[in-house]
Amino acid sequence: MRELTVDLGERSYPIYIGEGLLEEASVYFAKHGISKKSPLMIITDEQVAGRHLAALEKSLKDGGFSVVSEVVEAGESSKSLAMLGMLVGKALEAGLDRNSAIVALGGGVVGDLAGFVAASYMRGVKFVQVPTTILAHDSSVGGKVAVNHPLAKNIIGAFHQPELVLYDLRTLQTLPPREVSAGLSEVVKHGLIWDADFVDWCETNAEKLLALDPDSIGHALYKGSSVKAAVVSQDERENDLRAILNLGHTIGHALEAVAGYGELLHGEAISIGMIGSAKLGLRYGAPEDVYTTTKRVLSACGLPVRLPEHYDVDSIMDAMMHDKKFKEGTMVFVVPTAIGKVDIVKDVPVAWVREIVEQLKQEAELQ
Ligand SMILES: NC(=O)c1ccc[n+]([C@@H]2O[C@H](COP(=O)([O-])OP(=O)(O)OC[C@H]3O[C@@H](n4cnc5c(N)ncnc54)[C@H](O)[C@@H]3O)[C@@H](O)[C@H]2O)c1
Ligand SMILES: O=C(O)C(=O)C[C@@H](O)[C@H](O)[C@H](O)COP(=O)(O)O
Ligand SMILES: [Zn+2]
Repeated sequence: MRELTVDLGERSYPIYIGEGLLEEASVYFAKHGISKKSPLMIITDEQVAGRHLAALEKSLKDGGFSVVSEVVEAGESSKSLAMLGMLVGKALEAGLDRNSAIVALGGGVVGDLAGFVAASYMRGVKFVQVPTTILAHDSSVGGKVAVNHPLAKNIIGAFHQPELVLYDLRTLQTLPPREVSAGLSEVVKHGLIWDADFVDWCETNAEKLLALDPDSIGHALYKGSSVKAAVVSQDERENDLRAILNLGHTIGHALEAVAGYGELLHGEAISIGMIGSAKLGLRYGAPEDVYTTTKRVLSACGLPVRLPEHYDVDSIMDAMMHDKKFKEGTMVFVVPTAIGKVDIVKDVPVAWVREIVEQLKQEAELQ
């Protein structure tokens, strides 16, 4: 078992990464102050429920917790205000009180949604993250919780940190291959912003990662979570450093919004976005390998590195103007300066961004 800490003073919390942790959940919940006197609500999705909900419910009920579970539709469309309202209704009906906890069992969609329920129900109750996707090594850490608006991704949300993150690696064995690749996108991102050796390791071990080799996946998630925990511990509310976690997201979020959420998975959109950021890096004078290495490692992980032909450049540019990174009339981009290093550039010329989005699309047309 591996353990990390997100260091936020009195609100610090642990990330437990290991095999078979669902079966021991009640021990960890009790250790971290989750009440047995008030009901807790597990929020999960229909894909995860059939595979992993029973194990979590059994452990908690056997350990004396009072548990209700709510199952939402799988996929990005569940990150909506309508779903938030529905879940608040269910929490009230089930008698959740201010000492209750909300538990997210699933990937980033469930984590972001359940976290926002926890942040807003009765102005905030305790929250536990039980991630079940590779991507969720990112989403379960750091307390960004949100739902989407048709015009912009994650635009209605809060910062609400969990009490603990309980990451049972066995749950990952049931992931479909496309979700494995999508999750590796954020793993690679953590290397690209922080640790060149880890990027190299990801490329060398890509096949093992895609095959869900337990040791390789355990190492990758530990390294990725360590970067995330280190960044969040230094800048919880994204006043400066934390913005580096947004590498690839300026373009990526726009692609997700334009596609109506769901056509491209988050990790896939971010992969294309990171290629765009690498191209931007070249414009700012980064060495050529920033682009070639980024493209090689993402391709090795089975991720898209071009923009599908049917995407409309004007719509993507419009969507970028609604992003949280569009501030005071300028575009903010995380720009690589070397592999493992990035800068935050606050006034990127819109014309450059447009040219890069056009190039990403032309490359697909030339395929
Ligand atoms: N809050 C953050 O810091 C943060 C960070 C990164 C991403 N995100 C958000 O996370 C979301 C993407 O997360 P995701 O990629 O985990 O998506 P997801 O939650 O939609 O999960 C992906 C798919 O895999 C299924 N699934 C989940 N676990 C499974 C398992 N163990 N076995 C079989 N199927 C399983 C789900 O039902 C879903 O269909 C996006 O909304 C993104 O914006 C948030
Ligand atoms: O935790 C962060 O900070 C991140 O930027 C992580 C991202 O991978 C994640 O997609 C996050 O939800 C994006 O946040 P947003 O503030 O740009 O919506
Ligand atoms: Zn992301």
